[in-house]
Amino acid sequence: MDGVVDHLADERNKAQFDVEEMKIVWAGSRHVFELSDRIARLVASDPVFRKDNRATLSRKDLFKNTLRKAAHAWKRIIELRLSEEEASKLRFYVDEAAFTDLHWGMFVPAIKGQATEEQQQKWLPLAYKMQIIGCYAQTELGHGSNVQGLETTATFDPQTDEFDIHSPTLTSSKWWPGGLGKVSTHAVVYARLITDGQEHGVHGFIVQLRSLDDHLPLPGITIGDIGMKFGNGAYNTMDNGVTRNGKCVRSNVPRQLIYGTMVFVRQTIVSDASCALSRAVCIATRYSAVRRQFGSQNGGVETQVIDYKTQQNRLFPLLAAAYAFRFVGEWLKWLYTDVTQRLQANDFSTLPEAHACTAGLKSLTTTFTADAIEECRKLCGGHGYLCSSGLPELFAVYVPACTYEGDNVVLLLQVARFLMKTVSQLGSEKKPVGTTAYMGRVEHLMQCRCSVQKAEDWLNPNTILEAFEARTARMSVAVAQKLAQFANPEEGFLELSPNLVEASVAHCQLIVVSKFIEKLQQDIPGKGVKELLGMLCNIYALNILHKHLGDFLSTGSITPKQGSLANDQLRSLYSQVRPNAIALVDAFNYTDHYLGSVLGRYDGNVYPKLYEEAWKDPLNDSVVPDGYHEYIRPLLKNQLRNARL
Ligand SMILES: CCCCCCCCCCCCCCCCCCCCCC(=O)SCCNC(=O)CCNC(=O)[C@H](O)C(C)(C)COP(=O)(O)OP(=O)(O)OC[C@H]1O[C@@H](n2cnc3c(N)ncnc32)[C@H](O)[C@@H]1OP(=O)(O)O
Ligand SMILES: Cc1cc2nc3c(=O)[nH]c(=O)nc-3n(C[C@H](O)[C@H](O)[C@H](O)COP(=O)(O)OP(=O)(O)OC[C@H]3O[C@@H](n4cnc5c(N)ncnc54)[C@H](O)[C@@H]3O)c2cc1C
Repeated sequence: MDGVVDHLADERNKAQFDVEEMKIVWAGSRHVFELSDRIARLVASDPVFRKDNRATLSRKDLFKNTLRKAAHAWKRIIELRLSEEEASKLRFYVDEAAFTDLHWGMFVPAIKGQATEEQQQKWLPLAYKMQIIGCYAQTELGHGSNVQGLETTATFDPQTDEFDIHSPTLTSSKWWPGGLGKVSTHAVVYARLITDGQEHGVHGFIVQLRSLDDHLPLPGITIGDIGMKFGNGAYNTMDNGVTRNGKCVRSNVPRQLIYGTMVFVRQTIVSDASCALSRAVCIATRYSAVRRQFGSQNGGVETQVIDYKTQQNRLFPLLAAAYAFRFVGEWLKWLYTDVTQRLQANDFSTLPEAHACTAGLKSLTTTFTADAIEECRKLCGGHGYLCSSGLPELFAVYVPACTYEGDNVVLLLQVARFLMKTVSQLGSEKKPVGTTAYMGRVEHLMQCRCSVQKAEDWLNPNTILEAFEARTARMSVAVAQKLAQFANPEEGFLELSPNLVEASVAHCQLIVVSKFIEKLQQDIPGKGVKELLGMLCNIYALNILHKHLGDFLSTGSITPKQGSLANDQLRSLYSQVRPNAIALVDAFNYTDHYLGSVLGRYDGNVYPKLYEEAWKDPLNDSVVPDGYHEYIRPLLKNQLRNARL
């Protein structure tokens, strides 16, 4: 910031906590903080990684530019001998969806998690050196959510010792796989295995798609891109593919591991949610401190919009959620590592919980984040609608996270099955553990009364936790009782699916709240850091309580008076967070390059830069626009009647 005026300096001086220590908490450790900081600067200073022109490039130019960036990223990774951790940070700060995400994020994990030792030895060295490029081809034109409904077949031919991969219908074309359209040379293709005329369910097969010499599709394979997607730039940097037919290499997968790749990716998507959310919140918070409207007295300055209680009521719960998702993401990573180690030792006991947690939290965090990015756009008023705010593109890139890797409602229904199973086993030998341990106290939770009498009582973490546990337990038991009235349970499940989804959401919110509270029980150094995190935890929980008051009241978990006291407490928490707001978003340590937003600039110098950005638009290349002579001048001169348009 040498020689640059910091328009947010006053805001930064107000902070009541140690921002540098908060940066470490946000990053997860000092090591990760230093590594991220170094890689973020490396990316920001490299002109190849420029991204401010994405919205104005044609699809072809955009795509070619992405290929250039991916190749350059790989070159830098080799030249600088970056570790896996550093390389993945580099990908993060380059901030552009590309085929490499699917290669590293799904193709390699699918082989690691599902292929035999022999197959791994053959394919992994090639994939690690990027001598082959892979994608994950599961979804078809006709089926995405219903994996068991996939139509592509893999028929074993004992004569040739080969599998014949066949898409017999239009609807069995593989449709959506990222990287498939234009780049991938190989794919893990999911197909129904057939041997001796017998079907054995859906399995993954490694298929070569394109020649490694001239990139042409191999005989029998038709392949292309599925077309433009939502938003300019945005996810259009990615080639999402369609393909039909093919012969292939082989695979042999243990039944329980088929879904393993999805569990892994859902876990990474939860961590990613806190990144996208914090980025939008950082932009909206800084801009809200810069922007002033109304309230000027005697010719003095107007009110910063961040000082309006409505703005705080919309913004601070999002800020709190960014921190909440960060910590639940950390915990989920631990859970995933733990379940992976167990699976290697043939212990499948914790897989159902890992599946329910990754599915539910993926759904909860992505739905919230997509809505929150749009809310941040509105929090920035008209300027939020400009591409230079960074918010439209962030929304367009982010919003498919609600659909890919499992539609969010379909995933909540998986959580509901797990919850209903847990309720049905209450009272049996099998005690609920982990994230459902609270169900073990169901008798108490069904009749306990919330003890809150004054607003400050809501600051007690045990009070919050019990209210959330009572709400979830009562909702789950109520829907389980309704289910029991159906002669056919599957019919009941379909009929009651809206209630089941609501119970699942309550369960997932409880997990996030309880993991935030657990985080606060750790030793967290730094002046005021723990206090501020405590406030954010309370804001996250009490805001949910306020938004879902219907659940809490209808289950009798709290009284209307207690609901109103929670709201009073929320307002008071907003006032306490207010002076710390800018410092709390500074703790994300985002570079201006990564934020990609004029409104979110670190120095708050918004207006001159907005003005500068506007002049860069290609429309401003000429003063008189193209088309003037054909369409505007004749209009003005009333000559249109005879003109041929
Ligand atoms: C440049 C340099 C770089 C350097 C390096 C840099 C590195 C960079 C790295 C970058 C990284 C970027 C990250 C990637 C980016 C992502 C991008 C987005 C990609 C998006 C990809 C996709 O979009 S890819 C397709 C995903 N498509 C689904 O997601 C389908 C959903 N649909 C289902 O998932 C099933 O269809 C559904 C519904 C469960 C029903 O499954 P079903 O039909 O079998 O029926 P049931 O419900 O009966 O389930 C039967 C029993 O299986 C149990 N179970 C079910 N699932 C289970 C599971 N997962 N784990 C365990 N158990 C599971 C269940 O609990 C039952 O258990 P039980 O019998 O005991 O009750
Ligand atoms: C950007 C993007 C990238 C993708 N990348 C890949 C990839 O790399 N590889 C790959 O294989 N796939 C990929 N996909 C596909 C993705 O995984 C699927 O689109 C996703 O799993 C949802 O499936 P669907 O499209 O069949 O939705 P559908 O299931 O058809 O959903 C339509 C509607 O039906 C509802 N619905 C469906 N089933 C139920 C039910 N049982 N109960 C209640 N409601 C239900 C859903 O909630 C939704 O509202 C990608 C998709 C996108 C958007």
